[in-house]
Amino acid sequence: MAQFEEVSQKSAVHPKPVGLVLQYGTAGFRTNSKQLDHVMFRMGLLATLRSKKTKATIGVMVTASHNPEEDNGVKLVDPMGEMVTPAWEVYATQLANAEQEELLTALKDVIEREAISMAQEASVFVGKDTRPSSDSLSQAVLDGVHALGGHNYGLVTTPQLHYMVCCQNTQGRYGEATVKGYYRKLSQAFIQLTKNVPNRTDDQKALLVDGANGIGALKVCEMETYLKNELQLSLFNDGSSGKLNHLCGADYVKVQQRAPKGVEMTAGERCCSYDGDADRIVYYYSGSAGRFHLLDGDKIATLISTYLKELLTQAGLDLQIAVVQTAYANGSSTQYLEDTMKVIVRCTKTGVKHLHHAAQEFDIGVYFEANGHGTVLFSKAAEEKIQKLAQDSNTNDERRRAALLLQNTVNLINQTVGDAISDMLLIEAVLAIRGMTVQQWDAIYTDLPNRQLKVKVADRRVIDTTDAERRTVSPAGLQEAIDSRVKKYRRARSFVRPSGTEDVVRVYAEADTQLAWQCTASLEDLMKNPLIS
Ligand SMILES: CC(=O)N[C@H]1[C@@H](OP(=O)(O)O)O[C@H](CO)[C@@H](O)[C@@H]1O
Ligand SMILES: [Mg+2]
Repeated sequence: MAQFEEVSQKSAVHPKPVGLVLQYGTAGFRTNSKQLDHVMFRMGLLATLRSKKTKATIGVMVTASHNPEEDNGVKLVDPMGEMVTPAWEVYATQLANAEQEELLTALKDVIEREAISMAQEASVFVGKDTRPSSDSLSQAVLDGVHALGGHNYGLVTTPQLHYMVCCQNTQGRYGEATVKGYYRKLSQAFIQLTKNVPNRTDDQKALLVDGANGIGALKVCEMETYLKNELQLSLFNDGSSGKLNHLCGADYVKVQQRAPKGVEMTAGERCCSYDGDADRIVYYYSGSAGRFHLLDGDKIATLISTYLKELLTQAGLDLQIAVVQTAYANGSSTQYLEDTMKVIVRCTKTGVKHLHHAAQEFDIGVYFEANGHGTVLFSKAAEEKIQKLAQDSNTNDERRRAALLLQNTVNLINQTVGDAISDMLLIEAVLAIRGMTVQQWDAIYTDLPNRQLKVKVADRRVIDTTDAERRTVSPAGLQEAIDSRVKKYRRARSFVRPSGTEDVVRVYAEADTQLAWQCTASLEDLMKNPLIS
């Protein structure tokens, strides 16, 4: 077939380095950008097949999120804006690792196994972040998609791409499949939510944003006019001079537990940081004596779920709400959610796809990774109940008001994936509606001191985990060794797991005093033990 000849010819322009093996990990392929040209081309091919198979638009995002500027990556987005289904992750790995002469066979194998009709039209949306390598790599994706109906969106945040894929596949029911449509939908919802808040001062409207020198900075600037001064942003690390994610951005702030470089914050001011592709956000402020206070994904989940629960009560709607976390969630947050808020809490493996999936099981599923990646999912039934009540003129004012707030909240949230811009607007709206300062939000519960480290080991794959990654099952004896170290500290909890995005083992520990530092250090030592290396 002519199509396959074209694949052959074009793949020669994007040759695979012999013997290079890469894995579709937690968030797609991710490594140094120099190793990715052939992977991009092949993901263009695979996205085209996935589109033919699902008869829907598929997304491809070129980004390495919070990783260093020299890295890059690629991930596929399924029709409803969610991460690609696991079976196709396997195909992705097979295609990426097929040697040059095996590529056609690998491709035909997918076509056969999935019974794909090659006559079916395909549509692929391609997006990229601001990394220097993203230009040529997204071009390689487009070469793979070639004449099969690809649409190149150019520079977009990861969540904007997910959003537009979902809009396209719902024939516009989720919104208009353009960046402008995204700005309009979110800003209208934000303005509706905040317009009746009494006495909102300029201080309450002001927010400092660290754009991580990435795509989020560009896009939030574009959006500002739509917000009509209802939010006054001061943007730092806007990409005009600094390096992407370097000493700034959500991951740096969360892991280092300190303010990013380049943000001029004064005591008590509300600040937030995006990551390199703007699908994560964390908040922070500088307290008395310059002490740094971090409000991470756990604090965000708590704020949002408290707000939603209160509205559900006011609206008299009987909808089940749950919060989904990972092992990295601070023990204090879990305790607060379960014991004080009395909401259901679930723990899943690391990686948004796991949290997203678990959140889908509830009427309202709030999911956040501690690092600030998360969103809220509303079931179809929940959305319908909210809508019906908001339109019911026979109901009393309090119920109606709560239902209208819920309705606009649904519109403000990007349900396809965690979204720094959408989450920021939601948090700002919630703080305004509840008349809360960032300090009051912070005081909801107190984090247990905690620490996260990366340790390089010979082969991280020797570590196998269970119980949502909270315990290790191999190598034999490792969990016992961890337990014996952890029991020396009060309220301590600790675990190790192989990263799905980097060649490291991650070590986490928390304890009710700063001894969490000692505990992580002792586990770091353990990783250098013959058990692992
Ligand atoms: C502890 C941590 O922050 N892990 C991150 C990181 O995964 P690892 O599998 O830990 O490398 O990258 C993922 C993708 O961005 C993100 O979903 C996840 O939360
Ligand atoms: Mg990211």
